[in-house]
Amino acid sequence: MTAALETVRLGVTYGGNKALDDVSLSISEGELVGLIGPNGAGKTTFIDAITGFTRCSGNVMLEGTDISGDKPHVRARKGLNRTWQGAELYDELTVRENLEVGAANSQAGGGLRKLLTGRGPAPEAVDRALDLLKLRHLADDLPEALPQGRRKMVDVARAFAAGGRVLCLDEPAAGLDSDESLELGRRLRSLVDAGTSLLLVDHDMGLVLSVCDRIYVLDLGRVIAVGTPEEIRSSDAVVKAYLGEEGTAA
Ligand SMILES: Nc1ncnc2c1ncn2[C@@H]1O[C@H](COP(=O)(O)OP(=O)(O)OP(=O)(O)O)[C@@H](O)[C@H]1O
Repeated sequence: MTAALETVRLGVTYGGNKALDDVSLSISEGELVGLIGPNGAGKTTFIDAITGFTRCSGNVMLEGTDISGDKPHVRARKGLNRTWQGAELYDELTVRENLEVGAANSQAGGGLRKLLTGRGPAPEAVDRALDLLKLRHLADDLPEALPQGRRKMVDVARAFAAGGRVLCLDEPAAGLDSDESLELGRRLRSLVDAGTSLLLVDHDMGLVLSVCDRIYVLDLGRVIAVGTPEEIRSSDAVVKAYLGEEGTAA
């Protein structure tokens, strides 16, 4: 079966430093894949590379099509979307309007269409995102009035509303308490059940180990382990990579 997303020997070099070295990773349709590793392992660089925000060697395949040469907005329109570490919401806009911006940005001529017709993106995409992330009752609120857990949910919903096939989330659980993180995990699972394939980068090991189908572990730009959460938990290479930095694997 064709993978939803596949990278073939991806490499990124920053001024002589190999931030990614021959990283081959695949995400099946409807799979939730985690990408973890110590600080500086290359996780954000990987998302930057596949979404076109940093130059890389190797290939990026989206549902069997090579998108390696495409600009970021073209990749987004083809169905590969992302969130950003520490991303800000538009605090002057309501939750619904934040999602409408996400949905419009993914459509060719989305902004122009709104300008010419006064109509935004298809409301179904926005409504679906509001429902799956359980934000419908907050649609008319301003994000600044929301607790951090809800703000993160709005950020994920904004990327989901873009309607992509593959969504990459860069540390969506940062700043969340354990209850908020658990709730986020449940919502991510409902996005996958709705047909989206997810790549989850996060330092919250509890979240990653409990919600992911498979996990890749990066260290110093290289994949050092791949497997189910159980396999990753008991991997000596993973424990060693984390011990070297933090003194604990979870
Ligand atoms: N724009 C850049 N220019 C130069 N070096 C960079 C750049 N971005 C990242 N790096 C370097 O690439 C390596 C990988 O960084 P990256 O941010 O991808 O790691 P990470 O696993 O996401 O880390 P963290 O968990 O701390 O966010 C690091 O050595 C980092 O210093």
